[in-house]
Amino acid sequence: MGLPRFGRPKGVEMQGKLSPNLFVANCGLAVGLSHDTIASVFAAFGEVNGVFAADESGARVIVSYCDESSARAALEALDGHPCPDLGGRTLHIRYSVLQPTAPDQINDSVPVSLVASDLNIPGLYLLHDFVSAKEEEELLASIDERPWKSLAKRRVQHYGYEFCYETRNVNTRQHFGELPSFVSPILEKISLFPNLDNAASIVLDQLTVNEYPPGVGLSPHIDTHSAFEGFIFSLSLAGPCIMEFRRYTDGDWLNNNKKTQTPENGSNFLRRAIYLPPRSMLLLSGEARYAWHHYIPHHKIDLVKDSVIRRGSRRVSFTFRKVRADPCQCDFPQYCDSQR
Ligand SMILES: O=C(O)CCC(=O)C(=O)O
Ligand SMILES: [Fe+2]
Repeated sequence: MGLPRFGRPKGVEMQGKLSPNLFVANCGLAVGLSHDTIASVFAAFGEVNGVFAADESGARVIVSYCDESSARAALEALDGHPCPDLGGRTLHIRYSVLQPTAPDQINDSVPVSLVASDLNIPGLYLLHDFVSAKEEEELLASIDERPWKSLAKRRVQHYGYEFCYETRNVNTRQHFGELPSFVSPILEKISLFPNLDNAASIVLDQLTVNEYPPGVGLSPHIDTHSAFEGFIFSLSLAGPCIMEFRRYTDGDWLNNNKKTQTPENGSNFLRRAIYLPPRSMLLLSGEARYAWHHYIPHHKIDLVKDSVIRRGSRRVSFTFRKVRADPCQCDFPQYCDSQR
């Protein structure tokens, strides 16, 4: 979603200055208020040019008036008071400043597809409704009665082998045993996965369960080639998200996992994005697995085909992989740590 070029006012910066633009906190799509509703309330004080998301929180907006006197009247009337027409929410309003466009705000959105074939990334597949609502409930209940490990922003569970986030690899000498029986029906369905001639022969032996709170995503990365084989299956449960794919033109395995979350390099990568609804199964194989970074933007809301989709109270993913025994011999040496 493109952000407007209005900033949050900083202290003295705005002292004594008026502006036709207001920065309004505690207001926006993530708290159930559409931009049309907000515009209609603020229109009581003058002609509104537009209402924009102030940032990716979904809870802060910029209300832009045609003139400064309208902004002043709205600020004086609405700041710090519960607003009955906006669900009784207390708004926190400041003047906003227009900022020069930062290079990383240019083209910060990418259209989100609903089907994998639209992305044109070889080896990428998405199956909707891979599990039923009942199976989803049972899987969530099973992991909720097992211990979580807390990372900085999300929680994880590892089965089969521990995944080490420092090295982005697995310790193959430390095997925890078989994958738990509650995922057996999923492994059974994976063995019947369409588009894969040899799906039945893939023995997946590592499972990472990720639990993301709303607004938490995952930095762009390629799963380490030397750690895992060529098929990565990821089941989405509980809440939706979007996943962005980036093919960097300066592929370099050393830097594969050091890409920043904003496209500050602008034009040096291709971008595609797909919507992952709950109960869908994503398969990364071939080029999609070996050459494209995958990334979950840190958004509370996503824009999917002109609809605003709010991330649920949590998203849980089950990522199934096979730990690699021999060096990777993929066709993408520029992204491959085994071939350097
Ligand atoms: O949450 C997901 O769907 C993806 C997880 C992932 O990419 C990973 O664990 O490497
Ligand atoms: Fe990954």
